[in-house]
Amino acid sequence: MSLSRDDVTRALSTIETPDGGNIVSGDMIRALIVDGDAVRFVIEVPSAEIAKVSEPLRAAAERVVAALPGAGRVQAVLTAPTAEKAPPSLKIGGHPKPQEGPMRVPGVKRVLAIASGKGGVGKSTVSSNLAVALARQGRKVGLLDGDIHGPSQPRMMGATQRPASPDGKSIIPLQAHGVTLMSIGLMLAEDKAVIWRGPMLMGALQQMMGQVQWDHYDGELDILIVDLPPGTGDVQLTLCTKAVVEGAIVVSTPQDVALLDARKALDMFASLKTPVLGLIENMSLFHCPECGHEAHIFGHGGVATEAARLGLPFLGALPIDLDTRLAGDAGTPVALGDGVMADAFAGIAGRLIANGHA
Ligand SMILES: Nc1ncnc2c1ncn2[C@@H]1O[C@H](COP(=O)(O)OP(=O)(O)OP(=O)(O)O)[C@@H](O)[C@H]1O
Repeated sequence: MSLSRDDVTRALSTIETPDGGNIVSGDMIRALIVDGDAVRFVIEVPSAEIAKVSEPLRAAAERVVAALPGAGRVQAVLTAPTAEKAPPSLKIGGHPKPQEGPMRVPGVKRVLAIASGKGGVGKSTVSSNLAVALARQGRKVGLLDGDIHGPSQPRMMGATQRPASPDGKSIIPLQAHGVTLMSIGLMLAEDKAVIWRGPMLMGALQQMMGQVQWDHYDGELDILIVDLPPGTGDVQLTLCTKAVVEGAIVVSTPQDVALLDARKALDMFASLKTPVLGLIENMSLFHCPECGHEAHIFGHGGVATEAARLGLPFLGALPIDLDTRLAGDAGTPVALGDGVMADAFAGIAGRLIANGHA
C-alpha cells in the first residue's frame, strides 16, 4: 500500500503540543514531501529557544510516521523563524502557501526554466541573453532570478533599484533592456547572504511568482524565463510543482563532471514531468583572438552527444567568449549587440518561438 500525504498528516496530528493542540493544528508542519516510501518534512517551532528543547517532539514525529504501513526512510528537521531570516518590509521569504496543484503565474502565458546540474556553467548568462534575444524578436519577456542563494541577474541585466510595492503586497518589477525583471537580489543588500532554509526558499519563490505584477509594463508576458539555482533542490521542486511550466532548458559545459550533474537535472525534470525543450552546450570551444587557434578547454560535443542519446533537441553550442563575460559583468548582455554570440542567442530564441514555446 502506498503512503499518502493524508496518512502522514493524520499520523502527525497525534503529536501534541503543550498548548493542548497538535503539531498539525498548530500549523507547524512545512515542506512535507512524500516520495514513494520516503517522507521528509520540517517542524517549525515558534522560537530558537523552543527549538533547543524540542528534539523529543521531532523524534516522536519521525517515529509516528515511520510506523505507518508503507513508510521507509523518514526525516524530520526542526527549524524556528529568526528575525534575520526575513528581510525588512515586503516580507519576502514567508512560508509557502498551501496550494492545490500547479497554477498559472498571473500575468504570464508561459514559464520557461533554465537549469543546470552544476554551478558556474553559464545558466544565468544564457537566461539573461535569451531573455534579451526573445525581446529583440518582439516577444514580451520576463526574467525571474530564482537563484535565491546567488542572485546574479541584477548585475547581469544592470538593474539594481529596489522594486516598489505601493500596497505592501504586490511588487512592481523592474525593466531592463526591454525585459521585465525580478530577483530576490533586488530585495537584499548585494553582499548579504541569504540563509533561508527550504520552506523559506519555497515561500520566496511562490511570492515572486504570485505577487510580482508581471503584466505591469506591456500587459501579459509571452514568456517568463526562470533562472534556477544549480542542482536539484527545493526551488526546482517548488517551481515545477506549483507553477505550470512550459518546459526546461538544461545548460552544461561539455566536460564529464558537468554532464554527470546535467543528467541528474534531466532525471529530476523527468520525474516532475516537466518537458525538457533542449540542451545547450556552453563554453564549448575557445577561439583565440590573437592566433585564431581553436581550443576545446572543457572538451567539445559532449552535450550534443548526450542530447542525441536521450532524443532531446540540441539547441546550440556557445563558445567561450571574453565579450560575453565582460558584457555580463557590465549589465549589458552580449545579445543586445551583433556578432557570433548575439547570433547564437537569436538562433535559439527564434527556434523557441518557431516551436511555439515562447
Ligand atoms: N560562453 C561564455 N564565455 C565566457 N564567459 C562566460 C560564458 N558563459 C558564462 N560565462 C561567465 O562565467 C561565469 C559564470 O557564468 P554564470 O553566472 O552565467 O553561470 P551559472 O551557471 O549561472 O552560475 P551559478 O551556478 O553560480 O549561478 C560568469 O562570469 C559569466 O560571465
